[in-house]
Amino acid sequence: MQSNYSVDEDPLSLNRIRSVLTRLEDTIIFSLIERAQFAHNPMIYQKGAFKELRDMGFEGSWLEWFLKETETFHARARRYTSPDEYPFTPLSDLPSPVLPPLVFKPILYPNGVNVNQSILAFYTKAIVPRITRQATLKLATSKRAKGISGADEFEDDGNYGSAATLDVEVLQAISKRVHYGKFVSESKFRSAPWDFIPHIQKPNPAALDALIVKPEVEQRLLLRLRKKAINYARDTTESEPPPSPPLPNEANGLNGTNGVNGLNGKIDVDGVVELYENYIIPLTKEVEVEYLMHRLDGLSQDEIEELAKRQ
Ligand SMILES: C=C(O[C@@H]1C=C(C(=O)O)C=C[C@H]1O)C(=O)O
Repeated sequence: MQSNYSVDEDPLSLNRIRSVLTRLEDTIIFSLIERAQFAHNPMIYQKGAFKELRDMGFEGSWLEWFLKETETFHARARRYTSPDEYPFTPLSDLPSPVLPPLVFKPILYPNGVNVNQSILAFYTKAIVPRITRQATLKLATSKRAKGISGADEFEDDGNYGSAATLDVEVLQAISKRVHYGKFVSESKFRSAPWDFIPHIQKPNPAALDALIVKPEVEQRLLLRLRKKAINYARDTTESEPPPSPPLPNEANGLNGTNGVNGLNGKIDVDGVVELYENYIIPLTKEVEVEYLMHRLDGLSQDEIEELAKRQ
């Protein structure tokens, strides 16, 4: 995934940052559509489930192994040296790049905010079962037709490599999107440091959250996301135009469906909207607040007062 860090325009323009977040919606939706073609395959998320990995001395899950192997190669190719991409594998377990490091103009305040373990948890436990439900049920039906019954019917189509490859793509896109919250926070902080400084000096996360939250931006995003999911997942051969998404004041609101269980061709539209509403947006805001909580770390009182005076 191309870093957006080396940009010519102002990297802290809120409009530019929001356009990156908007573009990442497309990446995330298309990656979820691809993953949804395969069954749940729960075995690939269970630590120690593969003897072959244990025999190699790896005790994690198939997916964690995939992440480690993928990120090891990407680290050698000089990924994870810009402050807008964070590996799921601890940096200490990754090799140095084969190329000399790129020099980036420091934009974010030095910080250690990383929520990738939360992203991995909610993705594997809540998102994958939901978005693969159609493929999983279709698989069970076809297995029963071949006389397979009981536990062997369900959830596993054996496509462990394809499923994990697509999981890595989704996880990297969600991680980038959520951690972009740091750029949002730096942009908002620089535009009005005097609003934030008192709630950092006397830690008040709730007050910082109230300063960064923009409900109208979130509502617009969720409506746009629903339209995208409906349209991106449509089979272009369909003759009927896609149903328009429900407006916020309509009975079924943002969680309305556009067909049975909010399914639309290749993706669970409601599942995509709820991924953002219940996980991605809340976690992005947590990153924004956590980044701000440490924005003054290491600064003297004089430096802080100088910051507060900035117009
Ligand atoms: C990202 C921003 O900050 C917050 C988080 C948002 C999100 O995760 O989509 C949207 C609006 C704000 O509540 C922003 O202001 O654009």
